[in-house]
Amino acid sequence: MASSTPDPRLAFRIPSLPPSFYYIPSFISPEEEASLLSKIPPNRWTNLTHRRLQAIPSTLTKSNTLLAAPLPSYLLDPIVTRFATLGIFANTPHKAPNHVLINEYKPGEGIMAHEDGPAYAPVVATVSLGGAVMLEIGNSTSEASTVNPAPTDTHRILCEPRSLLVTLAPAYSTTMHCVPAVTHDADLQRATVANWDLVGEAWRYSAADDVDGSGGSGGIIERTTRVSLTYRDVLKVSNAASRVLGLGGRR
Ligand SMILES: O=C(O)CCC(=O)C(=O)O
Ligand SMILES: [Fe+2]
Repeated sequence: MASSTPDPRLAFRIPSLPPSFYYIPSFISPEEEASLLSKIPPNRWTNLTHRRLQAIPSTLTKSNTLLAAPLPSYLLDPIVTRFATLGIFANTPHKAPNHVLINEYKPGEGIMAHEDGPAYAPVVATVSLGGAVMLEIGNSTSEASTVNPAPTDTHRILCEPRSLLVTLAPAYSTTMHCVPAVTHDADLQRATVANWDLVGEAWRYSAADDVDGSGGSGGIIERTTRVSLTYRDVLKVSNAASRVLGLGGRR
């Protein structure tokens, strides 16, 4: 089974993390980013305490079932087309994402530590738009990390605008993740950012003496509004809605 052709995704693996996290900077262009942001419907947000969100095509049912409906074209091209080229969802049941969660975080907002759970195949692909944030990950099964996170169990991933972060099994089910609800992320440097060597524009965030004295923000992200697109493959899909509409659901 061994192949002499290296998996191209390995070039993007975050080496200091447990398998399997991949970070790809500049996954989309600034023009594609602006176009995506302009197409997110302004009237479909659900407001939560520390962020707002849209579930596309819809929220899952209580039994974690997705009512079959296509993703809108603005969420398919170019992103899902590129996922296919990279084979990101090649091994999931539907071979493609069928669900996108759009989260918007203003400065001071975030998402509490959580696992993505059993509704989805263990592949998460998140495209960041707008501002940068630090995503924190920690072990999910250890009581120490869920109840009282130990700093040694926590890693930070810098998510730049236009980047893609992919989480695959086994990390999917062994780690929790959160975006801290802060106005600034601090202390960005190679030693504290797991994907530092994969970051496209690390100089933006460096302490000045880390980048030959020019351009760095002093190791700080000053948060601006960030929108993330989280693509997943929901395992259970019901075609009941299309049957009701006489559109010939197949099962
Ligand atoms: O905004 C992010 O990068 C994380 C979103 C997330 O964890 C989720 O939608 O489950
Ligand atoms: Fe999540």
